[in-house]
Amino acid sequence: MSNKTIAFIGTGNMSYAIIGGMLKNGFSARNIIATNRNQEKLDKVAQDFTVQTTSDNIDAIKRADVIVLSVKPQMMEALCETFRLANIDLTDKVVISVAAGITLARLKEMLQSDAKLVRCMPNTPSLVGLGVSGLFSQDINEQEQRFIDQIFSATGMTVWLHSESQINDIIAVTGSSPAYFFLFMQAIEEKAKALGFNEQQARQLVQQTALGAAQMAISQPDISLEQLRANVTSKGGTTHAAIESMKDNQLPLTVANAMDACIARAEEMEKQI
Ligand SMILES: NC(=O)C1=CN([C@@H]2O[C@H](COP(=O)(O)OP(=O)(O)OC[C@H]3O[C@@H](n4cnc5c(N)ncnc54)[C@H](O)[C@@H]3O)[C@@H](O)[C@H]2O)C=CC1
Ligand SMILES: O=C(O)[C@@H]1CCC=N1
Repeated sequence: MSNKTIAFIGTGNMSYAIIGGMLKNGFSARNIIATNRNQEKLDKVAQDFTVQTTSDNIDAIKRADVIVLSVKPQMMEALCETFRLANIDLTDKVVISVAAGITLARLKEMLQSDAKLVRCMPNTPSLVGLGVSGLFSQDINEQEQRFIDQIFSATGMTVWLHSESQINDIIAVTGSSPAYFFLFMQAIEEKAKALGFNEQQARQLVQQTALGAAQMAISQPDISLEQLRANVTSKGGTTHAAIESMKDNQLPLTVANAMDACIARAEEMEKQI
């Protein structure tokens, strides 16, 4: 793995997950700097990983070859202003933003610099090496692309997108979607508890079934999801009754509408931030 230094600026949920994935998959803690202005959060990162930690963003950036900006979108402008005030030269650095709703053009404006910019849309399963990261850039060369791909491949699957607008689409498909799955699992868990399973059983039953279903889909790529579902569904049986109830309640449409809402919000944020 290269000796380049990677600085995560604003190490919250998302960067924590990326760092966790990187460390499990060949990156050296020595080459990673994590910052947070919140000391408690920084202490947790230092406790869980052996990466360098600091609350000094400017120092971290000066020492880094690759910078991952992972503050909330609404905080990005204020963060970039501190770089401008410190007169940081970003010319030879690659700056990756994982923020939803901030275009590369807007980020360039915020940074007022010729840094090479990349947009990345990761997801939190990166923590366990099962993430998906959508990536887009028009600034980087092949070698830089290979290195960035190595970073995010260490956390799971990477997909290089051919247009920036696809970042908003992939937010709906993979960036936000772990939350859809958690909501679905939570609904099953709640009902299992209502049926009398204790808390631990309910949690274990739902997570084992979700894992089993995902693993079946992965291990049988030639079988469509529809067929996998049909294989559980006996004619006139129990699953049929459950699936028909979900269809009557417009579950597929509900999901499609939710994904449209996700994309619309990303587009709205692009106008607001
Ligand atoms: N959480 C997720 O599943 C995903 C999040 N993202 C993007 O990742 C970014 C971060 O999201 P989360 O990690 O969920 O948020 P978070 O709130 O958990 O993490 C952001 C961290 O930045 C710190 N921070 C804020 N301003 C700072 C500053 N000036 N200097 C140093 N640290 C500062 C905060 O204390 C906080 O801990 C967002 O832009 C979001 O759009 C992208 C994909 C998935
Ligand atoms: O909810 C959000 O805005 C971020 C982006 C994708 C996942 N979390």
